[in-house]
Amino acid sequence: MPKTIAELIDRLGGAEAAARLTMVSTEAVRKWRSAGAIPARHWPAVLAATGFSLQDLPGGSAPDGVTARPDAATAALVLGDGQVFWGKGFGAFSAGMPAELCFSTGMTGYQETLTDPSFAGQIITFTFPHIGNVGANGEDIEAATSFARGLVINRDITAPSSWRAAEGLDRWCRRMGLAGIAGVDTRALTRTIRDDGPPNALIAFPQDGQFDLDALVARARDWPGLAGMDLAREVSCTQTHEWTETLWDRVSGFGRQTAPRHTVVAVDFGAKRNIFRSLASAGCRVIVVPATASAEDILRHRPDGVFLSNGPGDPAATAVYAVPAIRSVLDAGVPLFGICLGHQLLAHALGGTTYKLARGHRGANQPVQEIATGKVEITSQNHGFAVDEASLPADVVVTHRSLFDGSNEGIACAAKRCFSVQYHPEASPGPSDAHHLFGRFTAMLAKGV
Ligand SMILES: NC(=O)CC[C@H](N)C(=O)O
Repeated sequence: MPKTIAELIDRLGGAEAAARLTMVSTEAVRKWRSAGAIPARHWPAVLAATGFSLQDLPGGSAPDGVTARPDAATAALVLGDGQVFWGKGFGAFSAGMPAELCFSTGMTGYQETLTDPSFAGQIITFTFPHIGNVGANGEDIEAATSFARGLVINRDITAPSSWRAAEGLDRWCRRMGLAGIAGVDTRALTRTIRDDGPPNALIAFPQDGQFDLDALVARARDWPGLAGMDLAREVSCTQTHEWTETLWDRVSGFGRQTAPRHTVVAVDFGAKRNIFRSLASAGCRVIVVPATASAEDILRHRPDGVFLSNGPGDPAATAVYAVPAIRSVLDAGVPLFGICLGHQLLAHALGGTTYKLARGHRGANQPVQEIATGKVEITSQNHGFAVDEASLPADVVVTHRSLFDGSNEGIACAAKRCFSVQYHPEASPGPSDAHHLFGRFTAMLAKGV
């Protein structure tokens, strides 16, 4: 088999192949041309870009492990640029739902990650190789269902080993309608995502075992991507309701809020349950309203404070309807706290903008520094967009930054009685370093400052 583009050109007949390659000037082909050896998974894309098919190769055979589907493979992770990763399917069968492929570095809490509604429109690659070993239960969930479009893992799922396991991850994924693929080189995949940005991808796990790779590549490639997509509206609750469940503990499980000291209206853009539990445990009566709630819908509950939740998609798209409501809440002088998408929406409401990060932050081990104190917290994160600090007006203070890439992680505006963070103080999964922020919010409500 040829190993380099030069060798390929040679074997395909020199000048003609060289001419075709020269005409293809995509970023990807430039990269392949400068690369020494061509990794096997790039071959279909290289050939497609040059206008040849695998049959044009000498002997008409594919490089090992490329189109030749390994016997044991029952699923394929197909990237929009033509890369194909074969593996073993689990969970729900899928014809292939296009999505953004991202990776999460969390070592524990895969069930909470998979049910975080902020993953809507995304396939999650777990960098930790052993996923599924503690099974699944009915408590470690952040929403009733999963809005993710699949998961990619390295090792086969083993039999669950935990006293809390009610079933295996495979069966739970099937019930959630989640397609999974195991046996993928997740280190190579993660490097691809890290170096080139999050690609379009899909997981094909066909019930009939038939793969039309060309059609799958085209479907992944033609997906428009998350930029400009308002997904909060799709995952939000549709009815206003009260939330009373408090945080879990090992002895008594979840509790109930019975004696609230403050009333908080929480706007649900795709909220994780542990945020509401944290607010309830901090002494709040939590009234949850849909993402599209107007200022009137929010203020008629006479809240002591307003909370803006996390959520999926592009904050700029959700801002179109969320910002007018947030501005009216700020103008009414009601204290406001936002997390993740809520942080990004607050920034928009204050006059700022957001942009898509080249590398998203996903996992439970993200260091964040509080600028005023220099204090560092290890935080749980899941975001692909960020607040553009240069866009913020003068009365907005930057309070936190990422120690990974220096991007914004928190803002506050004293005059408007609001603050927000890009990370997840409710953890779930992750460390509880930042949990004190719920106390900061209720202190604001108590003092009326
Ligand atoms: N967890 C979140 O709220 C994510 C916010 C937004 N969808 C982003 O990707 O940046």
